Amino acid sequence: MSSLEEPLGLDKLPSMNTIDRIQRFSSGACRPRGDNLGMGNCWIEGRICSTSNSCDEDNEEYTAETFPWRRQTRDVSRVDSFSQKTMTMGRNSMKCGMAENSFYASDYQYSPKSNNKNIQDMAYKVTSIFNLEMQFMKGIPKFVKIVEVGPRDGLQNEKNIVPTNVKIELIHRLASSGLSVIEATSFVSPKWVPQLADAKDVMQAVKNLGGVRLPVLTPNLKGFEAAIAAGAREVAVFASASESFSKSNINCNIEESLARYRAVTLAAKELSIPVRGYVSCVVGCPVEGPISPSKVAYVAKELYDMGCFEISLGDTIGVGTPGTVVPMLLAVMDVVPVEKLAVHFHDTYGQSLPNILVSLQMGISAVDSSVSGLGGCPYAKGASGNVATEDVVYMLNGLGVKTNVDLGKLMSAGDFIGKHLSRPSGSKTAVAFCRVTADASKI
Ligand SMILES: CC(C)(COP(=O)([O-])OP(=O)([O-])OC[C@H]1O[C@@H](n2cnc3c(N)ncnc32)[C@H](O)[C@@H]1OP(=O)([O-])[O-])[C@@H](O)C(=O)NCCC(=O)NCCSC(=O)C[C@@](C)(O)CC(=O)[O-]
Repeated sequence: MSSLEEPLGLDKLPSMNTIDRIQRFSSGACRPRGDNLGMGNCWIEGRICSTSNSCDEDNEEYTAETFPWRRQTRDVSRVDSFSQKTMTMGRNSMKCGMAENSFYASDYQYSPKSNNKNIQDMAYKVTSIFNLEMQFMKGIPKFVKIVEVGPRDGLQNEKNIVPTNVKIELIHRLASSGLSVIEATSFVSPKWVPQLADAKDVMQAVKNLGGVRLPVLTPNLKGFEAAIAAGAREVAVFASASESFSKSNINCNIEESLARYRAVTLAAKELSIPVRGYVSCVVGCPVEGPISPSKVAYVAKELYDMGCFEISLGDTIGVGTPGTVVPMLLAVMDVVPVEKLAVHFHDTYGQSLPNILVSLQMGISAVDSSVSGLGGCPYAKGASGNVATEDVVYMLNGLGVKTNVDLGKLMSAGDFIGKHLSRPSGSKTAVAFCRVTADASKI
């Protein structure tokens, strides 16, 4: 057992509120069911379990023996253990509904020493907490597909040309972390995006990577044909909900772009190539300011109607908050089925995770993100990188949502590209894990 895994002294324990929050949002998925946790364990446990996505209900390899210190630190009162059981049930118990809750309530009632009034109050409180948790988790999917956009959206804005072999290695490392969709590059004009001028070489090198889909951006038929010739088997078209951004990004207005994309989707259909559709500036535009949800819904529906299998809604400049994202999503969900939607947030104001959370609560189960939070659009000045994939995976692990991504391997891919760019990670999770390791070495 490393020093990191040893039990904390009670004097070092964080406050109950802190524990409560950490329990509920950091490693709920990793906790073996039915185990009565002592305070302090969860904090340690979160660091151990959440590096892997194997902590799911179908893979209960974490037995009491795996965490022997639990037995030593468990010193909570019956009441605490009662409420903790309920608090830590997470998604697993959602399926059991109130039955599981009432099991605990009746379990408690049968204790001969209990006072009935207290029991009733306690049962009422627990039921209320349980109902709140039910409401909170309602709509959150069991599995989220992560679309890794680091090699494309992440790198396209880099001033210094990243060597082709580094891009290829990055894609390999991302794939080995379990990511099933990795946007590999763009077949756009090299005059517009010089960083991705090696699209053909990158695609040819990774096209046979097993078990992973590798979509590429194609702004027109020319790009589509080049992508197919290089071995792409999935493409993405990218329209905007803002006229000004459409003009600066792809040099045409929204209607012209939709006409181009109809030609691309038609050609793709003939070859049975799936096409993903992006709508950018879904909340705000660097030139026009706020964008109305109805404009976003219009472009999303056009892309959907022309045959895009999924529509990714991009907050290109990262100005959205749940307050603006929710009305936008409601407008789009009116015209495109929610299971066909994905969200794509840039983290300029640090709002990506709350935005993703509300999107999940609204039923969306596909999230775009970029390893290490790389990214930014060359035509959206001031916009920062995409939400970091590591942070998304960490949050989803905490919610008990499966992604099939191994956080440790993902962070090592982030480390790899960070070293090449001589830049610290933009992922708070990756930075925190590094710090924990550094602190641990001083213990
Ligand atoms: C769309 C164009 C090509 C129009 O660019 P244009 O200059 O209007 O096009 P053109 O048809 O007049 O052609 C000009 C030159 O480009 C060539 N060309 C034309 N098409 C291609 C092609 N596909 N591949 C390679 N070359 C191409 C064409 O052959 C010609 O070459 P020349 O004769 O001068 O030597 C250009 O504006 C462009 O490439 N734009 C892409 C810009 C870009 O990639 N932006 C970043 C995308 S990120 C984004 O949109 C947001 C997103 C998706 O990430 C979501 C979010 O964050 O919210």
